[in-house]
Amino acid sequence: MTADTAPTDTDWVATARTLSQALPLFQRYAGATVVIKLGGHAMGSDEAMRSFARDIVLMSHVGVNPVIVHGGGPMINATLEQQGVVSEFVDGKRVTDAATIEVVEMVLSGLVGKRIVQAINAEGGRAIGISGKDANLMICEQTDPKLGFVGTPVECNPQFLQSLRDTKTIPVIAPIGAGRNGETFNVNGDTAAGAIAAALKADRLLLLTDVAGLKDASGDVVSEMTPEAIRQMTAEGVIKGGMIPKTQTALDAIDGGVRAVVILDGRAPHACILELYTAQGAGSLIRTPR
Ligand SMILES: Nc1ncnc2c1ncn2[C@@H]1O[C@H](COP(=O)(O)OP(=O)(O)O)[C@@H](O)[C@H]1O
Ligand SMILES: CC(=O)N[C@@H](CCC(=O)OP(=O)(O)O)C(=O)O
Repeated sequence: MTADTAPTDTDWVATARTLSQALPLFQRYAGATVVIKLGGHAMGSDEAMRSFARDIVLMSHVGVNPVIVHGGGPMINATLEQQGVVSEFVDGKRVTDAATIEVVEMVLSGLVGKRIVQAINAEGGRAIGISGKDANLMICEQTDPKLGFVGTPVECNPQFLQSLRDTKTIPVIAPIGAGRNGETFNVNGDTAAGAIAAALKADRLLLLTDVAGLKDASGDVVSEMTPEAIRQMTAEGVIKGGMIPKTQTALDAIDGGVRAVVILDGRAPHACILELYTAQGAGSLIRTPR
């Protein structure tokens, strides 16, 4: 480093301050299991994917156990549209007939999952793409006959994820479930992430979406809230649309033993790292008051 480029005292002070804030947070999450749901809308550009991949690799290097569950709704839509099919959604779930489930599995387990795996591996990580079918990770029952092959997870077997953890291999999980009679089920990505996080009793579930967090009636992002506040905001109609299944997932995950859930903007650079390793976090944290 030349004298011209040497940091000034002020830079050092700022760096030291940032590090001193981050160090206890690095310690807090050492050994923690963090389930990250990457939604289709949060994947966007190659740059956003690279930033996400770097965060995941950094987390795994500092002792976090990241488990990724992904969506890919927009990518499924694009492939179905190429075939002249337009999906119908009921309460945020895609009505999935026998032809559609084949496309859903192909797009999620193939295109989307492998894109994430490749992005993480390109940044120096070691990721592996699987779905809820692998090692019976997520067994499902039909949610409602009107929705066709849409599944609700009824049994999760995450034990084999431990052997991936032992070899520092990062699982990238497509939300496809196996039925007990050989069916393939399409599971909402948030629902799948919540079920897997609860089965792992994860320390954090990060739901990456396309808004900065949960907004109150004035449109301001609320940085921390309780399950009770969520129920009230839903009853008042402040939480609506696609945010309803997301917050329901958060409440179910907390009931199932996840310590806290964060809803945050996955398109923002380094959203996961900012959430875990800065004092202010990066989205809306939901947890039961202690
Ligand atoms: N109170 C709220 N706070 C934030 N976003 C909300 C709220 N109520 C509804 N939304 C909507 O929920 C959307 C996120 O849900 P969705 O589009 O299904 O996400 P994803 O595709 O990432 O799963 C936001 O883009 C926003 O339009
Ligand atoms: C049952 C159901 O609706 N499954 C979703 C699965 C993908 C998903 O959840 O993708 P995002 O997270 O990008 O929305 C679907 O078919 O679109």
